[in-house]
Amino acid sequence: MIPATFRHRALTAALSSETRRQISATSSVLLADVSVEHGRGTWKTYGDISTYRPGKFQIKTFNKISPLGLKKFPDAKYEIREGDTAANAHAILLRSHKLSEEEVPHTVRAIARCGAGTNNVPVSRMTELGIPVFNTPGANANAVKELVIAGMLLGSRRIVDGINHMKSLGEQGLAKERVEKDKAMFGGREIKGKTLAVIGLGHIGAATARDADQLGMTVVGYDPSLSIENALKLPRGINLSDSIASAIRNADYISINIPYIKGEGGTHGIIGKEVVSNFKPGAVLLNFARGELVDSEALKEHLDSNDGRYVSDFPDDLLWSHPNSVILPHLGASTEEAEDAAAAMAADTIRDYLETGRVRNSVNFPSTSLPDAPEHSIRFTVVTKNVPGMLAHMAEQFAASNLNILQQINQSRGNVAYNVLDVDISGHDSIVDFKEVQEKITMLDGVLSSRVIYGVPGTGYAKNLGGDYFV
Ligand SMILES: NC(=O)c1ccc[n+]([C@@H]2O[C@H](COP(=O)([O-])OP(=O)(O)OC[C@H]3O[C@@H](n4cnc5c(N)ncnc54)[C@H](O)[C@@H]3O)[C@@H](O)[C@H]2O)c1
Ligand SMILES: O=C(O)[C@H](O)COP(=O)(O)O
Repeated sequence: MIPATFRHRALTAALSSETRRQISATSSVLLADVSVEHGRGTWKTYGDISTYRPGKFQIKTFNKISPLGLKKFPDAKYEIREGDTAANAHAILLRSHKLSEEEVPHTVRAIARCGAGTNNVPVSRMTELGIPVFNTPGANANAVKELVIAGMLLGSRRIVDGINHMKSLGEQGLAKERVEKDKAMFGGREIKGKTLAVIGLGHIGAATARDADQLGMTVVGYDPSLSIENALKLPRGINLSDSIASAIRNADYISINIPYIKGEGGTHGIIGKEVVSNFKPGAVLLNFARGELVDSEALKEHLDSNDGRYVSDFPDDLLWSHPNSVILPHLGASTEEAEDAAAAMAADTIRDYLETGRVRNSVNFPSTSLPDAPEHSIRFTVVTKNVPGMLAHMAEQFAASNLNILQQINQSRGNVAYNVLDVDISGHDSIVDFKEVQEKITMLDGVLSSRVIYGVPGTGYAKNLGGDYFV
């Protein structure tokens, strides 16, 4: 149930003189002819006004986001606030924080994950609410690939055990005396000439396959949806398999680099009993993807009975202390370079969406872009359910207000459709009341939200919350 205070709140609210001044400062497009009243009027309905400066987009952050990425948001148009201190967020920027629906106020237009995996974001629910979720494909892949290569070495030589042993000897004053004698306890093997199976040949998997080939390994890969872009990165000698079972059969090392997807047809426990029972004795599993991909009990059996190894940057209650595991903190993407690149890409994506309506790198919305809005036009974006007739209904509303659509694009993905429409505002001798057209369009059955990208940053957003109008 939507609180009554949310309904029709700002429609009748006149803009303050300060906001009008800001509109004039930010846009010179035919203000004399056009009235766009998208001030929110009563700020207290959305949150504490003291946490928001009207006229700016507010970005709510979770986790430590690289300052280089945050610098992409110019102070003149954006303010950045951490977690709970952001009461009127227009967009959310996060890393691994497990986001709940309650942390996404009605004002939020978009969410960007500075990283690859979006399993910490309730993506399906966000789609129902008409909110695009973005990620940063490839931005941290090199960092993860380097740790996978390091992981193969950690799984081949008893490096961690050796370090711990030397520390303990050092504390007893025995390091020098035992350094040669004790090395026999920590012997290992080389990776050159061994076989690596890479499950998932995306940004990380393809780069891992290429570097492993350079290190003299035989590489086998499995990815049922290999993209052309990633196929071009693969080493010539790679052997592509048609199943995980056949890829791992002769592998000494297995690296999983696939997304974690819950539910039917997903990847939960994909490295399960059946797969693990076909591992070669002594096979090393590298998991720098997600802990939930692996059936811990099945893997424990492999580690117990076959001298296999597990190297991962995800905690596991059953495996973290196993003598044959090396479990690190979630460090795959924790390099300066990866943090900068992911935050910068996420910031660019959010800015593009908020300022122009363009959609790229979204995991739930269709990629969409129109050329710049023509002169004397105003851009509408409308998120709808992917059902027949929506375009026609919208066009009717524009026509009823004598507004000509200069250019438009309609894209759909799954249950959602996204529309960008540039509407001619020249040649109108009377004031065109965009807020009324926006309300009519937003309240059409099947519309989720709409924006008029014009004027003061942070304004012009409306939602249809199950029949209640929210602006
Ligand atoms: N440890 C870390 O810090 C860290 C950092 C980045 C990414 N990750 C994890 O690694 C995953 C992969 O990252 P990426 O950047 O390579 O993503 P990506 O989207 O570029 O690649 C994923 C690949 O997996 C393939 N795939 C999906 N399901 C598969 C299946 N069942 N079997 C085989 N292949 C399958 C896809 O077709 C795609 O090519 C992410 O989803 C994330 O969970 C972890
Ligand atoms: O999916 C990812 O990109 C990684 O798991 C990185 O997570 P992080 O941003 O929390 O380091």
